[in-house]
Amino acid sequence: MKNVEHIGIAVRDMEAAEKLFGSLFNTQPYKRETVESESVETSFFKINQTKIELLEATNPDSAIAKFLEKKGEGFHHIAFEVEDILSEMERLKKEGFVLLNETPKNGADNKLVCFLHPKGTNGVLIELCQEIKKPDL
Ligand SMILES: CC[C@@H](C(=O)O)C(=O)SCCNC(=O)CCNC(=O)[C@H](O)C(C)(C)COP(=O)(O)OP(=O)(O)OC[C@H]1O[C@@H](n2cnc3c(N)ncnc32)[C@H](O)[C@@H]1OP(=O)(O)O
Ligand SMILES: [Co+2]
Repeated sequence: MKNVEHIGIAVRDMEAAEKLFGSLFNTQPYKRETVESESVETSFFKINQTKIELLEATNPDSAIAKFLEKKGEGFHHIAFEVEDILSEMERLKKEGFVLLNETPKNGADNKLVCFLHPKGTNGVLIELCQEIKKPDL
Protein backbone atom coordinates (compact mmCIF):
# COMPACT_ATOMS: atom_id res chain seq x y z
CA MET A 1 0.00 0.00 0.00
CA LYS A 2 1.29 3.45 -0.88
CA ASN A 3 0.14 6.95 0.08
CA VAL A 4 -3.32 8.24 0.97
CA GLU A 5 -4.88 8.87 -2.46
CA HIS A 6 -7.89 10.85 -1.24
CA ILE A 7 -10.28 11.46 1.61
CA GLY A 8 -14.00 11.16 0.84
CA ILE A 9 -16.52 13.53 2.43
CA ALA A 10 -20.29 13.03 2.05
CA VAL A 11 -22.26 16.22 1.38
CA ARG A 12 -25.93 16.97 0.80
CA ASP A 13 -25.51 20.02 -1.43
CA MET A 14 -22.52 19.98 -3.80
CA GLU A 15 -22.78 23.65 -4.81
CA ALA A 16 -22.78 24.79 -1.18
CA ALA A 17 -20.01 22.36 -0.20
CA GLU A 18 -17.79 23.45 -3.11
CA LYS A 19 -18.16 27.06 -2.00
CA LEU A 20 -17.39 26.22 1.61
CA PHE A 21 -14.36 24.00 0.91
CA GLY A 22 -13.22 26.43 -1.79
CA SER A 23 -13.06 29.17 0.85
CA LEU A 24 -11.41 26.85 3.35
CA PHE A 25 -8.68 25.68 0.98
CA ASN A 26 -8.48 28.97 -0.94
CA THR A 27 -8.66 27.08 -4.23
CA GLN A 28 -11.28 25.83 -6.70
CA PRO A 29 -12.12 22.16 -7.37
CA TYR A 30 -10.08 20.84 -10.31
CA LYS A 31 -12.64 18.33 -11.46
CA ARG A 32 -16.31 17.31 -11.27
CA GLU A 33 -17.25 13.81 -12.31
CA THR A 34 -20.40 11.73 -12.12
CA VAL A 35 -19.82 8.04 -11.42
CA GLU A 36 -23.01 6.32 -12.53
CA SER A 37 -22.08 2.91 -11.09
CA GLU A 38 -21.83 4.43 -7.58
CA SER A 39 -24.71 6.89 -8.09
CA VAL A 40 -22.54 9.80 -7.00
CA GLU A 41 -21.44 13.19 -8.19
CA THR A 42 -17.85 13.89 -7.15
CA SER A 43 -15.83 17.07 -6.89
CA PHE A 44 -12.07 17.03 -6.30
CA PHE A 45 -9.84 19.52 -4.53
CA LYS A 46 -6.07 19.31 -4.44
CA ILE A 47 -4.17 20.94 -1.60
CA ASN A 48 -0.48 20.29 -2.28
CA GLN A 49 -0.28 16.47 -2.25
CA THR A 50 -3.66 15.99 -0.55
CA LYS A 51 -6.82 15.17 -2.49
CA ILE A 52 -10.30 15.70 -1.07
CA GLU A 53 -13.27 14.05 -2.79
CA LEU A 54 -16.71 15.56 -2.11
CA LEU A 55 -19.53 13.08 -2.73
CA GLU A 56 -23.18 13.89 -3.33
CA ALA A 57 -25.79 11.16 -3.94
CA THR A 58 -27.51 11.15 -7.34
CA ASN A 59 -29.96 8.41 -6.36
CA PRO A 60 -31.76 7.65 -3.05
CA ASP A 61 -30.47 4.04 -3.11
CA SER A 62 -26.80 5.02 -3.31
CA ALA A 63 -24.31 4.30 -0.51
CA ILE A 64 -23.92 8.05 0.01
CA ALA A 65 -27.67 8.65 0.37
CA LYS A 66 -27.89 5.85 2.97
CA PHE A 67 -24.86 7.21 4.81
CA LEU A 68 -26.28 10.74 4.91
CA GLU A 69 -29.57 9.41 6.25
CA LYS A 70 -27.87 7.41 9.04
CA LYS A 71 -24.86 9.50 9.98
CA GLY A 72 -25.27 12.88 8.30
CA GLU A 73 -22.65 14.85 6.41
CA GLY A 74 -18.95 14.36 7.05
CA PHE A 75 -16.00 11.99 6.72
CA HIS A 76 -17.02 8.99 4.60
CA HIS A 77 -13.89 7.05 3.56
CA ILE A 78 -10.13 7.08 3.19
CA ALA A 79 -8.56 5.86 -0.05
CA PHE A 80 -5.08 4.35 -0.38
CA GLU A 81 -3.17 4.13 -3.61
CA VAL A 82 -1.92 0.67 -4.53
CA GLU A 83 0.42 -0.46 -7.31
CA ASP A 84 -1.42 -3.68 -8.12
CA ILE A 85 -5.03 -3.76 -6.92
CA LEU A 86 -5.62 -7.44 -7.72
CA SER A 87 -2.70 -8.68 -5.66
CA GLU A 88 -3.54 -6.30 -2.81
CA MET A 89 -7.17 -7.52 -2.83
CA GLU A 90 -5.95 -11.12 -2.71
CA ARG A 91 -3.53 -10.37 0.13
CA LEU A 92 -6.20 -8.56 2.19
CA LYS A 93 -8.75 -11.31 1.60
CA LYS A 94 -6.24 -13.88 2.90
CA GLU A 95 -5.72 -11.64 5.95
CA GLY A 96 -9.46 -11.90 6.66
CA PHE A 97 -10.66 -8.47 5.49
CA VAL A 98 -14.10 -8.35 3.85
CA LEU A 99 -13.98 -6.99 0.30
CA LEU A 100 -17.14 -5.20 -0.78
CA ASN A 101 -16.44 -5.92 -4.45
CA GLU A 102 -14.77 -9.10 -5.65
CA THR A 103 -13.48 -7.52 -8.84
CA PRO A 104 -12.08 -3.98 -9.16
CA LYS A 105 -14.60 -1.42 -10.40
CA ASN A 106 -14.20 1.87 -12.20
CA GLY A 107 -13.98 4.80 -9.79
CA ALA A 108 -13.55 8.51 -10.35
CA ASP A 109 -10.42 10.28 -11.60
CA ASN A 110 -9.19 7.39 -13.75
CA LYS A 111 -8.94 4.74 -11.03
CA LEU A 112 -9.82 1.10 -10.44
CA VAL A 113 -11.23 0.78 -6.94
CA CYS A 114 -12.18 -1.74 -4.27
CA PHE A 115 -13.78 -1.13 -0.85
CA LEU A 116 -13.24 -2.96 2.45
CA HIS A 117 -16.20 -3.35 4.81
CA PRO A 118 -15.96 -0.83 7.70
CA LYS A 119 -17.13 -3.49 10.19
CA GLY A 120 -13.74 -5.21 9.67
CA THR A 121 -11.62 -2.04 9.81
CA ASN A 122 -12.54 -0.40 13.14
CA GLY A 123 -15.50 1.42 11.58
CA VAL A 124 -13.52 3.13 8.81
CA LEU A 125 -14.53 2.54 5.19
CA ILE A 126 -11.30 1.91 3.23
CA GLU A 127 -10.97 2.29 -0.55
CA LEU A 128 -8.06 0.87 -2.52
CA CYS A 129 -7.30 2.56 -5.81
CA GLN A 130 -4.98 1.87 -8.67
CA GLU A 131 -4.39 4.37 -11.42
CA ILE A 132 -5.49 3.16 -14.87
CA LYS A 133 -2.32 3.57 -16.90
CA LYS A 134 -2.64 4.86 -20.44
CA PRO A 135 -0.82 2.64 -22.93
CA ASP A 136 2.53 3.99 -24.20
CA LEU A 137 2.21 5.31 -27.73
C1 LIG B 1 -16.73 7.82 -6.92
C2 LIG B 1 -16.24 6.45 -6.88
C3 LIG B 1 -15.35 6.13 -5.72
C4 LIG B 1 -14.01 6.83 -5.94
O1 LIG B 1 -13.50 6.69 -7.07
O2 LIG B 1 -13.43 7.47 -5.06
C5 LIG B 1 -15.97 6.43 -4.38
O3 LIG B 1 -15.41 6.95 -3.46
S1 LIG B 1 -17.61 5.92 -4.25
C6 LIG B 1 -18.09 6.18 -2.58
C7 LIG B 1 -19.44 5.63 -2.39
N1 LIG B 1 -19.42 4.18 -2.54
C8 LIG B 1 -19.27 3.34 -1.50
O4 LIG B 1 -19.21 3.74 -0.33
C9 LIG B 1 -19.18 1.88 -1.87
C10 LIG B 1 -18.82 1.02 -0.68
N2 LIG B 1 -19.83 1.12 0.36
C11 LIG B 1 -20.76 0.15 0.53
O5 LIG B 1 -20.75 -0.87 -0.13
C12 LIG B 1 -21.83 0.41 1.57
O6 LIG B 1 -21.97 1.77 1.83
C13 LIG B 1 -21.54 -0.32 2.94
C14 LIG B 1 -20.28 0.21 3.61
C15 LIG B 1 -21.43 -1.85 2.72
C16 LIG B 1 -22.74 -0.07 3.85
O7 LIG B 1 -23.88 -0.39 3.11
P1 LIG B 1 -25.19 -1.07 3.74
O8 LIG B 1 -24.82 -2.25 4.58
O9 LIG B 1 -26.21 -1.28 2.70
O10 LIG B 1 -25.69 0.17 4.56
P2 LIG B 1 -26.01 0.35 6.06
O11 LIG B 1 -26.43 1.77 6.15
O12 LIG B 1 -26.95 -0.70 6.55
O13 LIG B 1 -24.61 0.19 6.81
C17 LIG B 1 -24.21 -0.98 7.47
C18 LIG B 1 -23.27 -0.54 8.59
O14 LIG B 1 -22.10 0.08 8.02
C19 LIG B 1 -21.97 1.42 8.52
N3 LIG B 1 -21.40 2.29 7.50
C20 LIG B 1 -21.95 2.55 6.31
N4 LIG B 1 -21.15 3.38 5.62
C21 LIG B 1 -20.10 3.63 6.41
C22 LIG B 1 -18.94 4.45 6.24
N5 LIG B 1 -18.72 5.14 5.12
N6 LIG B 1 -18.05 4.50 7.24
C23 LIG B 1 -18.24 3.79 8.40
N7 LIG B 1 -19.33 3.00 8.61
C24 LIG B 1 -20.25 2.94 7.62
C25 LIG B 1 -23.37 1.82 8.89
O15 LIG B 1 -23.36 2.85 9.82
C26 LIG B 1 -23.93 0.52 9.47
O16 LIG B 1 -23.46 0.36 10.77
P3 LIG B 1 -24.45 -0.10 11.95
O17 LIG B 1 -25.55 0.89 11.94
O18 LIG B 1 -23.60 -0.08 13.18
O19 LIG B 1 -24.90 -1.48 11.56
CO1 LIG C 1 -13.38 7.68 -3.04
